Amino acid sequence: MLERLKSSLINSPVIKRGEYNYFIHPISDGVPSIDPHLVEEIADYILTITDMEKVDTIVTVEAMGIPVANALSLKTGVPLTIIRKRPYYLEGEVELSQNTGYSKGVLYINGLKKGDRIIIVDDVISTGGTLIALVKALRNMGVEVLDVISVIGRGTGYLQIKEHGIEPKILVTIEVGEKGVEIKNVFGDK
Ligand SMILES: O=P(O)(O)OC[C@H]1O[C@H](OP(=O)(O)OP(=O)(O)O)[C@H](O)[C@@H]1O
Ligand SMILES: Nc1nc2[nH]cnc2c(=O)[nH]1
Repeated sequence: MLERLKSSLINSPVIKRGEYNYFIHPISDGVPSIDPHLVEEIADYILTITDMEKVDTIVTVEAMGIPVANALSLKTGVPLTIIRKRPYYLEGEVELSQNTGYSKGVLYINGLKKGDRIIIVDDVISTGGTLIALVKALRNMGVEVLDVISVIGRGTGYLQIKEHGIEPKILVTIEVGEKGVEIKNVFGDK
């Protein structure tokens, strides 16, 4: 299960971004290139653990949630909305702050409204900062978040996300050290 994802993660290089050990992987960085079979393996697996029947929109965050979220959209016919890092000044646009372990920024929500039922799909959850802020903003808008899925979870920092009533589905959980990536858990394994 998720064999391509696991083996590619184990082979990921790690660089320093300040004090942060940042792993580099096709799904989370787009480099050196994204194997479509890897994306398909991930999308097919997500479809086995997610009820898409009630989902109006798949929501992802620019940039690297897009490949997997787009594959899900193509496979299901459910539209995709991308939370962007720049404003469009459209009516109803909602702005939120993004804080990750190595960056700060602003995200902009467009295309969603009260009553929409959505799932969030992202590539990595690390501190949980991005997803906590996003889920709060969506709930304030009256958007119903049915599921939160991240392909990769790193460390344990994101576990505080549960205090916000969010139970993310993390496909593969890893630890990232200076020397490399270690797999800690795979969704569905005991
Ligand atoms: O749990 P957190 O600490 O918030 O980190 C997770 C976020 O970090 C990455 O985004 P990033 O802003 O690096 O953008 P990218 O997708 O453009 O690489 C990733 O796509 C998540 O959105
Ligand atoms: N590629 C990549 N994306 C991240 N998003 C949050 N942490 C990381 C990381 O270590 N590597």
